[in-house]
Amino acid sequence: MFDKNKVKLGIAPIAWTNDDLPDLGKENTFEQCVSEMALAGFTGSEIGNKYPKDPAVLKKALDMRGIQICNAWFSSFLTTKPYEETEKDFLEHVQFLQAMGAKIVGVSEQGHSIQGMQDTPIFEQKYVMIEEEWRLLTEGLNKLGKLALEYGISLTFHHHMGTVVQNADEVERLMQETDPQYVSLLYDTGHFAYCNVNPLEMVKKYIGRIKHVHLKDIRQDVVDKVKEEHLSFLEGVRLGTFTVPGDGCISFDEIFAVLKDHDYKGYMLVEAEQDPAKANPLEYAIKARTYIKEKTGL
Ligand SMILES: O=C1C[C@@H](O)[C@H](O)[C@@H](O)C1=O
Ligand SMILES: [Co+2]
Repeated sequence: MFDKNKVKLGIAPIAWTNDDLPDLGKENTFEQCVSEMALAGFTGSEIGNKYPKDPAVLKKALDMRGIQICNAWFSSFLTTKPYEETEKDFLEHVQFLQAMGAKIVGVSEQGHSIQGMQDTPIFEQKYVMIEEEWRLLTEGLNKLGKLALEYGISLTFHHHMGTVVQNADEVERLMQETDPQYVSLLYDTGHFAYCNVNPLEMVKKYIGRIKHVHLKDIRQDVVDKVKEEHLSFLEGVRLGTFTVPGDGCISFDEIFAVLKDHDYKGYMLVEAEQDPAKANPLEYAIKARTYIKEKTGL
């Protein structure tokens, strides 16, 4: 059994209001989103585009519902912009997270990323870094991670489809060339499965570096369609690439077993962006919560 004092469950607002495709869920309010998270039985959340920017206002709304911010996505541009520009934005971001009581920041390198490009085929046009870019990325992450620790926050790196760190070899190199003191892994089951990397192998390999987990499932038939029809990441999201754990093709039993056996501490956060008009967010949140309880006892 997982220890309930060490492992907490969260859910991302992206199922209610999608930051990457703002028309998805534009009718859903912040209040509805956080109330439904609580109603479904989650106690953690990340940040969405409709969340109040003022930490005091946000905290009051979340406290009333028993919800805590556990992480927020940060886009770094270490490979394409001067380090100082990323550092300035990062500092503001970690200060906000500190004010919210979060302990994790999730960084994704967006230099050269195609994840947000509406018409760029996700399986064909991913950028591959040259040596100098690897140096800029890994050195920059070590510096940002050291800085985050001054605010009591651990930097976790989010591997992601369409970014410079997507495939297994890229994650491996990033882990090898960053300092474990300063850089950990944000393990996202869905993004590994999407690029045909076995999420079970990855959790076994990196369990010592994982400090945040995104529980994301994929619909294999949609991923196949994205590949065959040369679609973009966002076109895939609209078609239903992602869903909640237990509703797609990833087998979570052994993944949960590895996390439990290695005494994982931190959040496991359901993150399943899909069209809320087709997949009711509360219904899917309850579905996810029920599945996690059944599989983990949490
Ligand atoms: O962590 C994430 C944040 C989203 O904005 C992103 O596109 C999604 O797929 C993800 O894994
Ligand atoms: Co994720």
